Amino acid sequence: MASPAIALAFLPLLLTLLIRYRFYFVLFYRAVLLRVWRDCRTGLSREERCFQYVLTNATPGDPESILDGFDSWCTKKEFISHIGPKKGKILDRLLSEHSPLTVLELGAHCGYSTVRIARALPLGARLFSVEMDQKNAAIAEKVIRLAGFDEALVELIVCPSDEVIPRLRADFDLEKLDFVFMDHWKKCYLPDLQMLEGSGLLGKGSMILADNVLFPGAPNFLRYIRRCGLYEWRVHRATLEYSKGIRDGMAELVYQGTK
Ligand SMILES: C[S@@+](CC[C@H](N)C(=O)[O-])C[C@H]1O[C@@H](n2cnc3c(N)ncnc32)[C@H](O)[C@@H]1O
Repeated sequence: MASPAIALAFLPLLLTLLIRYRFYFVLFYRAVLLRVWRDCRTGLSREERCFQYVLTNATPGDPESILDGFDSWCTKKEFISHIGPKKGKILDRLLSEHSPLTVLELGAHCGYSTVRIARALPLGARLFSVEMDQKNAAIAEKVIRLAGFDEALVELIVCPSDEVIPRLRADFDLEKLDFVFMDHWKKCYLPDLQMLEGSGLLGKGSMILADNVLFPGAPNFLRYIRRCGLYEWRVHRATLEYSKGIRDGMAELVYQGTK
């Protein structure tokens, strides 16, 4: 007799937790459960399913329609952690304000943000996009070329960031980075930022935009930029891509070095 009564006593607590964390439950369902189920059912990876959708719904050579295809799939079908349309607009605005000529992207995944950046760059600019996962990179390469960007504009480098950054000067002939977009594993943000500082590739006014600094979060990175005194910085508050109710933010840093 006691156990139903105890269960009933816990019901309000359970309901409160369900309501309070409903957005996280939805995210877990879309990003994990649905993905595993569809991986087994289709024999394709989530990225391949997304690419197929984009291929059938987008127009080759039209970056906007490719971005729309991705956004539509991630909103209606499954979750992929692209920067998404809302935070994407912040990225678009910063790119149009700064017109960077040399851009480094860390974490291309399927090429969504790569296309987003490439379409906003001025004539003569170059984008170096780094992706360490070979399967993701193969899809990103197809997406970038489908959007109509050639290798003179976008170079995809398939390698972990900590191996690429020290080689950027020698192997890619770079002298200064005007803009860096960080959207790879969050634990790499701080070591990669410090590696960039050490490389001498950041000059006065170089901008670094780091996604997801609040969710999943990059606390060490935020603590460092707050204390190091090398940057003017702010966090653009937003919600997590393709999701309501989960707070996230992008950190915008402007290097104050002397070069
Ligand atoms: C969140 S996704 C990037 C999403 C992409 N920026 C977009 O908005 O479309 C993160 C990607 O970073 C890649 N990645 C993680 N750590 C990396 C590293 N240290 N070097 C290179 N790529 C990395 C992962 O393989 C994954 O594809």
